[in-house]
Amino acid sequence: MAELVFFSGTMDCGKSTLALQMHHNHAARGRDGVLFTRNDRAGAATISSRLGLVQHAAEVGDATDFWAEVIERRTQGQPVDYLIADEAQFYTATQVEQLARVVDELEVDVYTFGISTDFRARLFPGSARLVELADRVEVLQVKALCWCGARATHNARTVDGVMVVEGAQVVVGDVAAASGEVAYEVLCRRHHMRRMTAATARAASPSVATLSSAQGTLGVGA
Ligand SMILES: Nc1ncnc2c1ncn2[C@@H]1O[C@H](COP(=O)(O)OP(=O)(O)O)[C@@H](O)[C@H]1O
Ligand SMILES: Cc1cn([C@H]2C[C@H](O)[C@@H](COP(=O)(O)O)O2)c(=O)[nH]c1=O
Repeated sequence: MAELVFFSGTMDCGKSTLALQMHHNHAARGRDGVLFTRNDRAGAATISSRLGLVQHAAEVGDATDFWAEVIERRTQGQPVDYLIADEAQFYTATQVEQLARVVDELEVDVYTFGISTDFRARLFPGSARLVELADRVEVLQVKALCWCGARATHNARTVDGVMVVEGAQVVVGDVAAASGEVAYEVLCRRHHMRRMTAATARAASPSVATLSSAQGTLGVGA
């Protein structure tokens, strides 16, 4: 039976890498898939992994109708066994419902990948609908780490190096942006709620320059 799976985690935890690996493994066994993405950091119509993999994908826009996308391909004689849907947090709730219908009525496996919550720790509309509708929500095995060493579960946004909690929900960016830009940092919940980034922690306690010194000075979960 086909399934709708939501692979979720913080930024920089390996979602796009896994998306491309899954595509590779399914394609290697003769299955036909279609790749989708929306607002990838590397540019339109691209799925990019920080490990260096880059692959062309169909760019999702507000007008994209996943049901129509699959029907059209099949009508043209192109088999569609599965969809890979990256940056799924940016999809609309209606698009996620289309994906669920593609699974249930067309027997197409749909593997979606995305962050659940934004920089304010609020669900994105696409992620909320995926949590509600997916057959399974899978948390990635590789842990992204907070500066304190605990598992990172939340995404912080910084502007000019300072953590912010107001602004547009969607600002495409990276965890390694240059200073002066909008950037992101993954944190554990405790430090997200305290608005304590690596830079803030270093300023408060200059000896906390590294993860091991953080563990020694403050203790994990300080
Ligand atoms: N130079 C590197 N060497 C080894 N692994 C790396 C390197 N750079 C990034 N990674 C791995 O890639 C992961 C990010 O993968 P990516 O697919 O881009 O994440 P996501 O799509 O979740 O933002 C990191 O968590 C890390 O495990
Ligand atoms: C937290 C947060 C993130 N984004 C953007 C930043 C990146 O472009 C993507 C996440 O990409 P990744 O492959 O998971 O690293 O989402 C945003 O627009 N708003 C946010 O609050």
